[in-house]
Amino acid sequence: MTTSTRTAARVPAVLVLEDGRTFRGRAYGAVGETLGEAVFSTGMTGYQETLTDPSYHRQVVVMTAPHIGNTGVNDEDPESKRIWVAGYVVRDPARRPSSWRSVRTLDEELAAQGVVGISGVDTRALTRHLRERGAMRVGIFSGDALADEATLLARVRNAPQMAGADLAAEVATAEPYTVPAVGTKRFTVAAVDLGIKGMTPRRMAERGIEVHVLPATATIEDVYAVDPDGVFFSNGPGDPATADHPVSVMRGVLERSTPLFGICFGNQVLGRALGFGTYKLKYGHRGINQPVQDRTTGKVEVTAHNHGFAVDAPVDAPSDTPYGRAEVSHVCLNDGVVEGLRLLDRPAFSVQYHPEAAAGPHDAAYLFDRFVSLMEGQRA
Ligand SMILES: NC(=O)CC[C@H](N)C(=O)O
Repeated sequence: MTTSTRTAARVPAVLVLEDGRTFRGRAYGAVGETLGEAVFSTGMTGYQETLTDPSYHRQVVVMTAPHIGNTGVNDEDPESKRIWVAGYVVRDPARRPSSWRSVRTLDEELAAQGVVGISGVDTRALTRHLRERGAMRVGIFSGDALADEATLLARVRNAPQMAGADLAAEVATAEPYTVPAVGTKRFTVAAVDLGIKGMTPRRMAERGIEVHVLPATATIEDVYAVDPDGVFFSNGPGDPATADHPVSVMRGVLERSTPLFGICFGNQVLGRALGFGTYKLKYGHRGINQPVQDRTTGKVEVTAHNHGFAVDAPVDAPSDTPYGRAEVSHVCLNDGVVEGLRLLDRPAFSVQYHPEAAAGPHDAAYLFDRFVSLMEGQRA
């Protein structure tokens, strides 16, 4: 929906929320129009990893950190082949980036990829608004896309909602590919790509795992065709209530008791496979500074998050499910939201946050070792 890809720092732009609140600023990145769900991220660093996380597909991301673009853009940090955010909202973009790794400015990169953004916005006021009213649809308009407010508001109110959106297949790989193990190969994992971030197979490969990344449409036969020691379900965009196909594949994996690990969307798919519901959070968790407690060890970890939905499961006692007892293994210390699930009678677990840590703290890297332990246990 972009009308131009030239950078235009002095072009006026307007951000219109579906409840009618508007913010004026200047175009950042591409000039034109974009629509999506307005969400905010509290990450102080790692904007390249945020922009290229496929889970942000159809979301307009508001950065609470005021200075964005300071380290420019490099070719090493993206988590996928393109920017996935639908739009980008910043307060005070760097006029001159500074980093030995930088090869372009962020403004140029957004423009080259046709991503419409806005700068000069009071992102604290906007974030407080979203925190009080909840995530909602939004549009950013500049250049030829500018029109009277009633017209723009109607455009925003016609945009699709995130609740009910089935998006994994839009971002996942069309063809299977393999990420080789680093050093000696110890295990084979089938990774169902629902919007996988590049760092996830790398974290597995570092542990001697050969990762076969499969499209979101992979069947249970496709999964077992790679003769996996373990099966992984990735993060991804959209509403987990629509993920009927991955849920049925996961049930097939649980029936066979193959070691299973899920991240984010993968955690929601496990929740559904066990019979729990999922629901939309008021404004979600996004950023790299979210405190989570591992209830199996009592330890607190600071973690990277990007989720707008959550699993509805009882926290205080294990639940009986068709696959044996399941417990809530992790909770968010800010609001008590379920952040992890673990089966007590089968080798399966998942977390709602991002142990691959891109960008983000490495506190949760032990979860990849837990997955390896499950696979070792199955061989013993
Ligand atoms: N990062 C993810 O996997 C996000 C999962 C889901 N789309 C959510 O917003 O909750």
